[in-house]
Amino acid sequence: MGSSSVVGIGVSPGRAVGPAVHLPDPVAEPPAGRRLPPGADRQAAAQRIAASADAVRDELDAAALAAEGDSAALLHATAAMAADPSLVADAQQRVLEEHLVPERAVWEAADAVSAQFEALGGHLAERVRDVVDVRNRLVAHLTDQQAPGVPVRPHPYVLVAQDLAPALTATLDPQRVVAVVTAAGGPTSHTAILARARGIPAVVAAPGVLDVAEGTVLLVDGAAGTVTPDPSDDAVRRVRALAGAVRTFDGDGRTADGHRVELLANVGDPADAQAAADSGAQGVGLFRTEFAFLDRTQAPDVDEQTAAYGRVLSAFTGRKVVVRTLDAGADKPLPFLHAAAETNPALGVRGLRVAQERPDVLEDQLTAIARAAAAHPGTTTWVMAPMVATVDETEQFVAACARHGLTTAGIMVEVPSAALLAGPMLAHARFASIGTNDLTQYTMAADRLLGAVASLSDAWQPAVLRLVESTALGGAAQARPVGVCGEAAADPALAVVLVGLGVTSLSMTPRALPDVAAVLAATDLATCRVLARRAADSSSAADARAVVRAGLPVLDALGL
Ligand SMILES: C=C(OP(=O)(O)O)C(=O)O
Ligand SMILES: [Mg+2]
Repeated sequence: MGSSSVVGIGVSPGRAVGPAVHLPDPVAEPPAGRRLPPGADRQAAAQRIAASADAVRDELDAAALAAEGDSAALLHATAAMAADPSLVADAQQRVLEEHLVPERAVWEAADAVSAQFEALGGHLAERVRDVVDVRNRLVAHLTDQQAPGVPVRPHPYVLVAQDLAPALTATLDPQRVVAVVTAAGGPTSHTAILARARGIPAVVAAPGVLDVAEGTVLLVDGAAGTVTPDPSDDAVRRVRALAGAVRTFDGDGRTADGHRVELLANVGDPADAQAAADSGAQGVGLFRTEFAFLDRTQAPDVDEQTAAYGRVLSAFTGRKVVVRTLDAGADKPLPFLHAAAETNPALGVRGLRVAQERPDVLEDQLTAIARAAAAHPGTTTWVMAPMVATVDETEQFVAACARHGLTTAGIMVEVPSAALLAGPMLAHARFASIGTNDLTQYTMAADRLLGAVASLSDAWQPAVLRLVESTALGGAAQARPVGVCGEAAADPALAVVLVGLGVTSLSMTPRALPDVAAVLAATDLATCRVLARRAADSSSAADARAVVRAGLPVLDALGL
């Protein structure tokens, strides 16, 4: 038997088994001016550069053959760069003439190529990243280090890392990386959201995993947050058996006794709307409109916004789309909206608050949403505002929507004040949607992006559950629907709790729909309520999770 289990926070459900492969450390720059010892064979040293370039090219070409689509094309392009004779010749010259050690010569030659590409600008400037990648791979090869980046292996494996940049997570191939375990990271970090969107089971905030030896077989449970080294044959067989079963969602969310729960999709990029519609989602519970505004120096004009929103509405003809107005600020800064730097951006001018300073931005957006809605009368268009904190803000937003003919206007409940005042707010707003990512951040006073406070940033925290309950009670008192569109809705066990607390719809990454639907379909409403009570009455997030999981044997049966 190997070492004992490692416990972290499960952020992307599912179970997988594979050998541990550690993400290599980044390649360090070889010291400037490091030269070959006097009398060393410079020709042989220069020859090693050519041999390393061939090896790196072959390794990348082999990886490209095993990959698909965009990843394959990217790897082939990097392989071509590694074989570039001018880079090799320049580095060799630096060995022969300046007596540099091969790794330093490669570093300097690659920097010279990067500088040229940058100066030429445009398309070539974009290739600087490839040059840096090739440089690092060559230096790693020449100094007998592991190649940087996501390791290439002939078999699927569990990726273990201190932390993972979102850009790297976005490139992970679920066929090759069967699970991810990181020592740092928070449950609502973008890495966690991307892992969930890619369907890769993931556990974060598990520092003990760094001590696991390379190659140790790990069973990762991305819902329970556990990592078991050297699992029993029986446990491995069960995981493998479940991996073959593909679940789908039939578009009708309900509990075992027929209580309806709308199961909706979260959409960001309008280009993803059709896939979300094809997943069976009963509508879009959260359309994050920020996408149209990111990386811009100016807000897009009304026509451009109308077209972007229309694309999502047209994919959901016959269904509902909840469009969220711009949520700029804090973790989603937009330079043209935020002139002054803030000491605490998460507590600053973000979400609906921006409308106080820039009413024109909200006006344009409501104009575009109203036009898109009018052009797609077959879709039911609802609008909601992020970061609403007071009854006055609610009234003002609802009135602004009404002026544009948008009659179904709602609020996001992301600030504890809104959860506590949901009743009075829902006397004005037609619906509420709980953003558990921010509600958790503000309830627990824990930055959602900070790994160090990850155990606080957990929607299973009983305080968060009690605020969900308060919101649902406020909704019931006004006969208004209350949904959840934060990441909590995608956790099948937590989904049961949310329904038991009185939530009427759940919106999530489309990939999570089949699992959430299957667990709800196996659980009656009375059980949801009993488990919800136990969770909300627990004294810690870990206890809440454990007591609910213990009451849901279906999770085990489905491998969740
Ligand atoms: C859904 C939410 O909004 P976002 O993640 O975009 O802040 C949330 O806060 O839970
Ligand atoms: Mg939010």
